[in-house]
Amino acid sequence: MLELHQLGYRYPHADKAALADVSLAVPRGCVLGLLGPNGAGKTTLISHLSGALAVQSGDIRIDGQPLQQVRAKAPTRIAVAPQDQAFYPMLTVAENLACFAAAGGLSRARKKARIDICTQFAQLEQFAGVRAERLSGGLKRRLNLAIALLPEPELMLFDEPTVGVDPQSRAFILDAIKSLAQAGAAVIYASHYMEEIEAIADRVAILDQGRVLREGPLDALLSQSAMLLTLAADGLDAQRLSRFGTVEQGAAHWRIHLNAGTGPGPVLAALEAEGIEVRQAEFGRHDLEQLFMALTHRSLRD
Ligand SMILES: Nc1ncnc2c1ncn2[C@@H]1O[C@H](COP(=O)(O)OP(=O)(O)OP(=O)(O)O)[C@@H](O)[C@H]1O
Repeated sequence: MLELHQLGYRYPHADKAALADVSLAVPRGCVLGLLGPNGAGKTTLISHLSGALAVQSGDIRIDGQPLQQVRAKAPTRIAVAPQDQAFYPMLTVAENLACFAAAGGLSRARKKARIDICTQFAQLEQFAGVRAERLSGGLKRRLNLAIALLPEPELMLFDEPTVGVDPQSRAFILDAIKSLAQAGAAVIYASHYMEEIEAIADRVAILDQGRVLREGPLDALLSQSAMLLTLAADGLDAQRLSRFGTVEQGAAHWRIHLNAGTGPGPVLAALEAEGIEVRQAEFGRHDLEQLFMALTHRSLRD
């Protein structure tokens, strides 16, 4: 179990904190989707876990032990598959794996077994003799994944591992990561792609401007979120609608994030009584992107 308690971080000379009071728990067998727009603090958080940044305030523990102690005793319990390539471009796939397995201090017998398993896992068998620099974007990410998995880590961190990857490799990478958690690892998966988080995560943390805005199982987050009523009609305006909730104007429709306890019926009845003819109405709970927008008043892709 990984636990972060009130983690805070400010880069030197920065005027605001990159992380503030971040508390999260990730049990084994769980994928925590870390969702946030550019600059939210995802990489800063992952850099703490990978050991690239030292803790300034707060606490990080693995199975109750401080992270620094765990890293000092057994650095290979935690692995990071970064956004950028993390291998030697001039070496082949097989040479890279051999090189990283040796650097990780695996015994000779274990080394061979792990290289075979990780090559198969990332489906890189047919590329074993290919120089890494010649691989496609998707295959490079798969090599990153295979290297990260060599020491059989218990905590895996993925920082946007599918950026610039073709759809087939993207689906493969997501399935592979899910299966790691099913095999008992704790996984943190940072992304600003909502569809990926929905596909892969058991729990979701929405991070914005260094703070966790919501955290919990995806279904629970969505079921606690507000109801959204989308309306198309002539004669609508923000003032008329704002008594029902928070209002946004789209190109052809109005969206109302309804106040707690307000359903669509009273809104439609009130508008009808005021002589407004509603052409179209849609009603439902927020999806993850809408929840994010309601919380932050920003799009994930801003
Ligand atoms: N080396 C640095 N020095 C100063 N400020 C930094 C540094 N690295 C990041 N920041 C700032 O810290 C905040 C969090 O950045 P971070 O890179 O962790 O966000 P992110 O969610 O990973 O974004 P992205 O999706 O763009 O990678 C941002 O305001 C960013 O400008």
